[in-house]
Amino acid sequence: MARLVFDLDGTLIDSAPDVRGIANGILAALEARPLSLPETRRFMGEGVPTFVDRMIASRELDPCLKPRMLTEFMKHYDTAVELTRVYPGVPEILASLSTEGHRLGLCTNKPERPARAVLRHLDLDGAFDAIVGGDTLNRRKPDPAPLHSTFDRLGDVGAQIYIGDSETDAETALRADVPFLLYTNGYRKGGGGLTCRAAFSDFAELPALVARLS
Ligand SMILES: O=C(O)COP(=O)(O)O
Ligand SMILES: [Mg+2]
Repeated sequence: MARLVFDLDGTLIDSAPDVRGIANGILAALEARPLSLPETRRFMGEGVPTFVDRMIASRELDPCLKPRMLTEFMKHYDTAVELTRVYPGVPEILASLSTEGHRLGLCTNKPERPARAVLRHLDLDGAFDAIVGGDTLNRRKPDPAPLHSTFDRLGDVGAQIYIGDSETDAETALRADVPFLLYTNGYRKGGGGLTCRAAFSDFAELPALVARLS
């Protein structure tokens, strides 16, 4: 039995098309060039404030626009769920890991409300015993505090394993001193150069990796 904590965007789901829709609504109102999908995926991983910083830098916008852009972003984030998809095998594997007795948690830099909204939309809201979002604490990944807090909320039992897709996740795990499993079909394709205990490209491989570590 282990405590398994998952990242969300680029690990369990691809929400970039919905995030891109929000961003491009904001950019259109500012008469700025829209984001492509690969650009959107590249900008994601460190939460909304950093995403907006990257929008501003890449489109050479006035940094004073940031508070307005953040407000606008958050206004749409809870309902931007229609284009989001789960990665293949995710619902089945989460259900079977849970049936095996593992405790499942979610530690994402997506703010908690939109994270819960998209999980509800995908019928995955019951899959987790604990959910920590980018604004649940006053610190975000790669700060290890949100990951520690997610494990704490799962109770003080079993080995700890963190599963994610990005350099932010790898660094968070390193700083939290928790074994990291890297999903290589998320937003950092291949995941070259990232420190991890093991990497997997298909969720069907995850139960065996978990069994090895727990
Ligand atoms: O919202 C983001 O920027 C990333 O979220 P994640 O931590 O689930 O990858
Ligand atoms: Mg991610």
